[in-house]
Amino acid sequence: MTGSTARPDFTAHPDFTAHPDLAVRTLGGSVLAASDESFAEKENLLNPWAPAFDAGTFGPKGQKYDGWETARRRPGPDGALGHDWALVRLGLPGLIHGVVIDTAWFRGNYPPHASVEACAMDGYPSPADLATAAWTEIVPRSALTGDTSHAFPVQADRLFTHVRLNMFPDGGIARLRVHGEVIPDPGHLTGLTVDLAALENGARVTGCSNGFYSSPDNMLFPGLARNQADGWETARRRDGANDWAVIRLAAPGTIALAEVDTTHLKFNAPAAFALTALDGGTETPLLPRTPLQPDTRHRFRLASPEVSHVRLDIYPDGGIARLRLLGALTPASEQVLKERHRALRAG
Ligand SMILES: NC(=O)NC(NC(N)=O)C(=O)[O-]
Repeated sequence: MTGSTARPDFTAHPDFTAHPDLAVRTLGGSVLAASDESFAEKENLLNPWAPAFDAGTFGPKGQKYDGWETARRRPGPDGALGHDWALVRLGLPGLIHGVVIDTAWFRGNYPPHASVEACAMDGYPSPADLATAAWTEIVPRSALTGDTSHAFPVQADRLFTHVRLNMFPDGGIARLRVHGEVIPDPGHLTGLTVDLAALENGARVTGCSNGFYSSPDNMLFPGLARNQADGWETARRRDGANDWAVIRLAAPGTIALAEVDTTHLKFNAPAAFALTALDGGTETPLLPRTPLQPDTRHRFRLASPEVSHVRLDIYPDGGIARLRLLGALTPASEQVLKERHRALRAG
């Protein structure tokens, strides 16, 4: 690596939105059910893109919105209005550090109040199963305004798998973001060859030289990148140095195979890359500077020592769609993950 050696730890950032959105569709989040979705579909709540709006686009049900929008409630026989709710399965279970409720573009039809509850249930519960769960209020009933992104920090030292968004009494919400730390189920990792760099296994990018076009965490997302924006892309470097990102692995382990994927990066793939293990002040080369082809999934066998952090250097700049580091957790890591999961699951 050349150039700046500063490595700010993104994961220690006080702004909770620096943590991944555990509910986003591209990490597997799903809106399982909602009280109503007459005007606009509940699934829009978890769209990964910024809410869009095209004024004067009317479908058979009214103005089109890129969000979840319910019908206008009318008092029932008892005079009560009731409220609307949407039930969300997080794509990845985790510790929730904050929630964003974004009423983008909903100006005359936003809900005046909303709240969020969360619960943890093992296995694959149905909406009926979840009705019997022990729900904890993580965002109390709070006032909302129209066309605004509302950030609510959350303090809860417990793992959650599902959230329920309530709006009072009705209206439209463009997006729900649930930011936090992934707490993987150790039963899905121990004794197996796993991707130690996968976000879904608890890995994170803790620092990078440049994230101008897209976040380096994107390299750790599941599946193949859908397009160039779905990976990590830096700005064009003009200083002769090179770009880099540091990945904190799911837990310390040994790496047996690295996949460096430049899919969709056709005119902006790096010319080469290198992988280095970082352990405190010690740097151990894992793969030397190696040429890369554009738009290609490259795989390299390697034999690594026990590793907790890996630096990916790219020369000189460009984009990486995905980085996979397949290997095994150490016995000590397996124990740490099991104990952390047990403690956070118990609440
Ligand atoms: N012009 C509107 O947006 N009206 C309504 N909503 C939609 N989607 O048409 C409403 O009543 O909230």
